Amino acid sequence: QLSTGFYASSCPGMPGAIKSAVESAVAKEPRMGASILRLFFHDCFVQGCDASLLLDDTPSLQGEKTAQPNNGSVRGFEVIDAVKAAVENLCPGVVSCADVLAVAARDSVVALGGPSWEVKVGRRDSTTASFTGANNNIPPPTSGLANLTALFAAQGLSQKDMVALSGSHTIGQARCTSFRAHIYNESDIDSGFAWTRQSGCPSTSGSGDNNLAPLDLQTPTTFENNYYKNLVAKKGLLHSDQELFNGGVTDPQVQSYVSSQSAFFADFVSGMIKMGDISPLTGNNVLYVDPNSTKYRPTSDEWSEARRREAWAECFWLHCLCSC
Ligand code: HEM
Ligand SMILES: [Ca+2]
Repeated sequence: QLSTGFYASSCPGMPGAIKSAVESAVAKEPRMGASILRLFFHDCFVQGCDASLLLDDTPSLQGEKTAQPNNGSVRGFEVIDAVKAAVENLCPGVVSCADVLAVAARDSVVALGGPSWEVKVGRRDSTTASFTGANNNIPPPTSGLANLTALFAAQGLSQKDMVALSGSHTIGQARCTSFRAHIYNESDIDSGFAWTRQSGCPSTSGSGDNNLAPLDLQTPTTFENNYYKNLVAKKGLLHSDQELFNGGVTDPQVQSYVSSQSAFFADFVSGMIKMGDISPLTGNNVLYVDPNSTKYRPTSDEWSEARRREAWAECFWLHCLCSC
């Protein structure tokens, strides 16, 4: 039901507005491109790509922001709000936050030198979130290959998609707490590289936990195939990264991306499109907007439904953009 032309008549300026807002955010801080891409991943793996990640905790709703994989780690919500504001300026009440995030993720990849693709849109925004889903569905950096593969399979994504999408770690940063055990206690790592990373990440848990290191030691603000070159050199920062090249069945796929960036880009794009298709809310599944109208007008029935959902709904409908 998602399609590339969903807003072609209701908001033809949407792609341009998102692109320029993302470009200016990434120009200001290149890491933001990585942070936005990750927001999309963490949204899609919990209830599908429905912007559930963007909802704040309220007295009646436990959101996803404080779940283990997100807490103190996901960032960029204010940029998503700024992008949404730019779109609202053009076409009030038309484009969902879930679609804003999907398009912004693509534009982030492009802004850092990666491939482009047509983003399918038409998603509705969720009115619920899942704290336990965020904890259970998003793989931790301690995952082995089997667990990574299983968690992607649970979302309808193949092992091949998992390896290609992990190439996202060619950009962005990780906290010491995410890679400490890998650089101190494990042997599937280049010793010089482990030594280098140890200098910014104290061995004692609780000290320097939030110190950052680049996921790709060479070019963390350029989207290319360097991530796979690092893996072959045993310079994956996370335990889960190195699992993709550690004598297992995914070694040949990693090798193939080292020799062909275009093969990586093609598989990455197809993985992103599949990830964007994870159980989308469409049609009347939730209250959001009539795609045929340029302005959202809740009917009285919709209002009473929204009222039952209490405080967050108040925020959602009346006060905020996406992240609230
Ligand atoms: C394969 C399983 C994956 C695991 C175990 C994993 C784990 C992680 C961890 C632990 C971090 C660092 C977080 C921190 O320390 O604050 C991270 C960062 C990141 N991840 Fe993943 N990830 C996976 C897949 C993906 C996928 C599929 C994408 C995108 C499609 C992605 C995009 C990113 C990006 C861009 C960053 C850097 C974010 C920033 O700098 O703000 N990851 N990931
Ligand atoms: Ca979601």
